[in-house]
Amino acid sequence: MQPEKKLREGNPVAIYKMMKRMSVDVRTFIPEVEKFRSNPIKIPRPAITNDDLVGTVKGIFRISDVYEYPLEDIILHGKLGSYETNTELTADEIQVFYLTALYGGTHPFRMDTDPVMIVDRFDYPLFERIMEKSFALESSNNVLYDNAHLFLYYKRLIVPFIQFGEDFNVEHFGLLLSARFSDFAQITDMALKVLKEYVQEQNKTFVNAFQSNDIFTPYSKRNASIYRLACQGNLSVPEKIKSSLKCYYESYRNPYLKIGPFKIEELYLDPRIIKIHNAIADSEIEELIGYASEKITRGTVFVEPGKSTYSDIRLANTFFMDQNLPEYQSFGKKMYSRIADMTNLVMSSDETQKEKFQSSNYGLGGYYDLHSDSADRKENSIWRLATLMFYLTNVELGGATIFPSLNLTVFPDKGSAIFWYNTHANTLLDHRMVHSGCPVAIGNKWVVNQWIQEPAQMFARPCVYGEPLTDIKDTYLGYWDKLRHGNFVYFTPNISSRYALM
Ligand SMILES: O=C(O)CCC(=O)C(=O)O
Ligand SMILES: [Fe+2]
Repeated sequence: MQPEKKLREGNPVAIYKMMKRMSVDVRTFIPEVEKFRSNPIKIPRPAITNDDLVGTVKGIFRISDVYEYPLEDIILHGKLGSYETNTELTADEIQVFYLTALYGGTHPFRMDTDPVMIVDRFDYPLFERIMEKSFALESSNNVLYDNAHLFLYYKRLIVPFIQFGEDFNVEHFGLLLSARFSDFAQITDMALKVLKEYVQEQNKTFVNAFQSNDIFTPYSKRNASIYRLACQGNLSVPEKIKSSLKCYYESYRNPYLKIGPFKIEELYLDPRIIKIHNAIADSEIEELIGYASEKITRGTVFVEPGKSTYSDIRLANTFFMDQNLPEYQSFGKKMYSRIADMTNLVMSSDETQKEKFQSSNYGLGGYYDLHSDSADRKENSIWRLATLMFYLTNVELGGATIFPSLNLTVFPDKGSAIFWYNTHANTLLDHRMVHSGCPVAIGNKWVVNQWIQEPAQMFARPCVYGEPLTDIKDTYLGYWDKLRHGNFVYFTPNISSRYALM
């Protein structure tokens, strides 16, 4: 048996507790305080929004789903697999968790939704056990059940059932509660009546989970079990490939690198993916995170040329570092020349051919769903020939980068970088390189991406010409052994010939 590990930072249960305190509790508390103030100025509300709270709760659902840690273990016992967080939720926190999930678009009772939708794990018997625990905690805290308190309790627990017109549940949980607190049978009855009126009057609309299926995208939906296995590190590269992978020193005939060659570890051969050890120093990491932390904002995904959007497929904060700005110039220059050495590719000075350094930071449940870094051949589209990605942190639990079509899982290793090509040698998108940053379960993850554009590589990496690879988009899983080779003719690309294959 694995020894139980203690959590140091990035504990999702503790984060949820803090989020709840900073949103629900503080907002309830401020108006109470304001009543007693003589001056009429409003106390500023905290910056934590309902969205933050919903995001935290959804993040915990996502962790539970992807790593297959029972939600009950997480929220009732503070356990994530073999990790013991020692941070149980209180009765009040459990209730708010459940309601946030529900109102945030995650219906905790439905068993008949899409089987992949994670809410099916939050089921009836679980809810009953959560209530039991919730009550046990309340009683052991010697909370006095006055009428107002009981009313609050009922309001929180039963409103959703009334709202969804689930009379059976209203009766069922009403009975359960009054059996436990028989003294309060009368008040229970009264509270229920008042509540029904309250709900009807308010005529509120809550998010319906059936229309809010935004936790998983079609990509990972289709391959949910593979996605989970890959994120858990339970897929492995075929033995045949693994046995021919090597580690070596690389200096690319560069005299400077003879003194300090790169330490390369092969992760995959065809397509080639390498890991470069000691790619960035701790002091540089600190500097980079320092720059990014000041400016970081929610990351977007590419929709079409010139258009990006927020999406639940990418839950991370990002920062593009413009090395033309004086404050980043010296750092940018140093990194650019190292990246050129590492990849043997040209880091163009042409504005239209170079990309800014992109830092991404993932918190609780943060992830980036399956995607390609480049796009299919389209005019004005992005031409990200290759990706170099630095890991700036280790992650306590979760947060791997996965390439499910290659059975490859790469766990973050602070200071290292991984490198791969996004396109075939003929410049068509290589669908085998679809990858994802798995949800962070415990900890905080930072990566930096440098995408390297194709047009600048005319002499560094002449492309090879061949038949377009057809119809591989939707069958990328296990595709690597079906790839067609052959008929390749070398040519030096220019812009017009690039469209010859369309
Ligand atoms: O965070 C990761 O592991 C992957 C990030 C990524 O794929 C991206 O930013 O394009
Ligand atoms: Fe990516």
